[in-house]
Amino acid sequence: MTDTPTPDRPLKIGTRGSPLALAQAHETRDRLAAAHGLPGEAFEVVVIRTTGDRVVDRPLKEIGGKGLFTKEIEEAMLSGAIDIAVHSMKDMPVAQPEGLVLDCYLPREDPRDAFVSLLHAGIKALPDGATVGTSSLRRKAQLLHRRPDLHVVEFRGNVQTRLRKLESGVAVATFLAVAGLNRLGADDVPQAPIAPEDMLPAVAQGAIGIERRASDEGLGEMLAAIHDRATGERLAAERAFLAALDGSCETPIAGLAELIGDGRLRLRGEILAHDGSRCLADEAEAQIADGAALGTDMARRLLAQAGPGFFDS
Ligand SMILES: NCc1[nH]cc(CCC(=O)O)c1CC(=O)O
Repeated sequence: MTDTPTPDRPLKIGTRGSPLALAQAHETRDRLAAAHGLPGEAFEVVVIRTTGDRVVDRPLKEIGGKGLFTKEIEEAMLSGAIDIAVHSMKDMPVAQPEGLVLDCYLPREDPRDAFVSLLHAGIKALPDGATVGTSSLRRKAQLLHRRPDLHVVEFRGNVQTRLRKLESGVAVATFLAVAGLNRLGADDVPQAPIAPEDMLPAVAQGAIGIERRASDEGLGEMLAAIHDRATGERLAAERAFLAALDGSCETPIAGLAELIGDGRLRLRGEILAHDGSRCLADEAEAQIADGAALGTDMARRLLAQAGPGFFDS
């Protein structure tokens, strides 16, 4: 589709169906409509069910592999059933399938994790041996690194499901991205944002990306109008770091880049053993244009330090 979308021939925006995914799709629609002076009806939000949505009773790492939340959406784009797709960049593999490009990012939300508990104020306040719920290998390893006494149980499902699990006492605390809570307007959820120094977030946490077919140049121009350059610069460094680590969802990796003025960027990166017994961290700065190289170099340094078998324990 290269023509201007109209209510009769709307631009089809593909998304997962969770409340958070829908909020992100609606934000994308609203930004596109505003940037191009189009009515909201010139866009149609199309919900697509992914493997990750369908299988909710098993840990993500068991269902296996990359793109659990994206494969069906990308297929719909390649077949022409939808025109663009809105993704949480944190869930996106580092490379896109042939024929698709992902180079448009909305302004990034707060990248931090939040400590969420009905009973306790933060990680330090958790009683000895307490049970915490998370399905994130990164959060689990980071938590156990600081508090080896804690127990971690698998916690899948959307925000509402996880809060119900806290209420029923399956765990006394969990973690959620501040960005997701903000986008859902969930200010009633008891949450304490965690400083990146204490829990470095996932690569690309808080960022939304919009994917399209490479052949749709008109669409590329349309999306360029809502692209946030600073977010793109930060993610270039973070995703290069992830790519060089061969990061799949099966390895505990954290990374956060920040623009620090004077055309420079600072990247913090971290890799952990699954059981939290080891944590290797690094921090470095470069010109923004060299962000990707900064990420790649940092990954190589950390891997050399880690040695073989690091991720096995
Ligand atoms: N893996 C699920 C996922 N993907 C993106 C977000 C949050 C929003 C974001 O990071 O943009 C979440 C939930 C969470 O970690 O709390």
